[in-house]
Amino acid sequence: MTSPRSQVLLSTCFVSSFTSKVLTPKYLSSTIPCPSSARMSVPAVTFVTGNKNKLREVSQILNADSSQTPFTITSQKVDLPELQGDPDDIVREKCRIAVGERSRALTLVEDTCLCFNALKGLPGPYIKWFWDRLGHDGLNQMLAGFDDKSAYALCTFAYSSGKAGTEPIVFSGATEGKIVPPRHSPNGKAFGWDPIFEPAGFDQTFAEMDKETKNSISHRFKALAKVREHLTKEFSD
Ligand SMILES: O=c1nc[nH]c2c1ncn2[C@H]1C[C@H](O)[C@@H](COP(=O)(O)OP(=O)(O)OP(=O)(O)O)O1
Ligand SMILES: [Mg+2]
Repeated sequence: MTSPRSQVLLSTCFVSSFTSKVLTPKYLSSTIPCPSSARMSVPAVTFVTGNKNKLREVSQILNADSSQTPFTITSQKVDLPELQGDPDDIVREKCRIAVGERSRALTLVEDTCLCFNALKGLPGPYIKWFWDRLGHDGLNQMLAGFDDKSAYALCTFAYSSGKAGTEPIVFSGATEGKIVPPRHSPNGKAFGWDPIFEPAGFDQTFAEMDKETKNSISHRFKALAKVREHLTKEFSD
């Protein structure tokens, strides 16, 4: 039986980043079952995001290995700004803001970059706007004048215990690959720029591979492994 102290209860906070209005907190459905003993005995770490696909992947990654710590996922709508600068600074500031919104609760946030080597790392943290405005074809065209189509996906989490005077702790994971003309599996809607990112060593884009494969090699998976290790230690001490 798993010791309650080694269990971490993770809830997620659903943030609308598409409006400037702060939305009324609203808990959505709990998607991952968790033993009731764990619910009562462990602190809740709230993952704050406005992106349903991130939320789904985080949930799938954390629950993929049943021998690992059990997690419960719930969601809540709040609002957070899009920030600019260095990825670590962005995610730290995002975390400080989220902690403020959450009345100093245990808080986890994430920021994702897509970095083109030919463009010295850009669009990087600005990929959201580039993808939104230019789409998959426009992102490909940005590299039309370069032989180097290599890129990397970077995921950076920041975690805060919410205690006054503490700084968020940052965990990063990157997956190398290249930018290709869009290809996705016929089933369902692809997540963001997945159709144009082909990870190194694979002949499929993120959007063509099954979710288990993406979730075992992705930038998010690598960063989340570090988050999980940290939280497991923090709550078992
Ligand atoms: O694995 C991914 N595969 C494909 N696309 C992805 C992935 N992960 C994030 N994305 C997209 C979402 C957003 O267009 C941009 C990151 O922006 P980013 O600010 O981190 O995300 P967001 O604003 O959607 O959610 P959040 O509220 O957590 O900030 O890249
Ligand atoms: Mg964002």
